[in-house]
Amino acid sequence: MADLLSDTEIDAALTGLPGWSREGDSLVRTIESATFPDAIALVSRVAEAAEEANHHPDIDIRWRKVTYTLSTHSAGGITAADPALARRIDSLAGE
Ligand SMILES: C[C@H](O)[C@H](O)[C@H]1CNC2=NC(N)=NC(=O)C2=N1
Repeated sequence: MADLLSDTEIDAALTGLPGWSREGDSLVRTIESATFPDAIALVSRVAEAAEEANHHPDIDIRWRKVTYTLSTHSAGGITAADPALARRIDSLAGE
């Protein structure tokens, strides 16, 4: 099982993830796209990356705003896989 990150490690990871915040045992970011199809296209790119990483976000889609919630379910919290996927999502979002 993957090792949980410490609070210090999570805070350090978040310094490089300006759009993300910690909510309990998850990292969370809401990304607003120009149009609904643009939002869904990003979700699709994230789905491919998640499948490739075998690490999958919870995704809440509300018109142009999509909230990605990252946590490692098998570990019961935040592991290195979570900030890694967050960075990947930021890249796919064009940042
Ligand atoms: C069997 C498969 O490898 C596991 O269920 C993977 C799939 N994707 C996952 N995604 C997330 N976010 N957490 C997990 O623990 C996880 N486990």
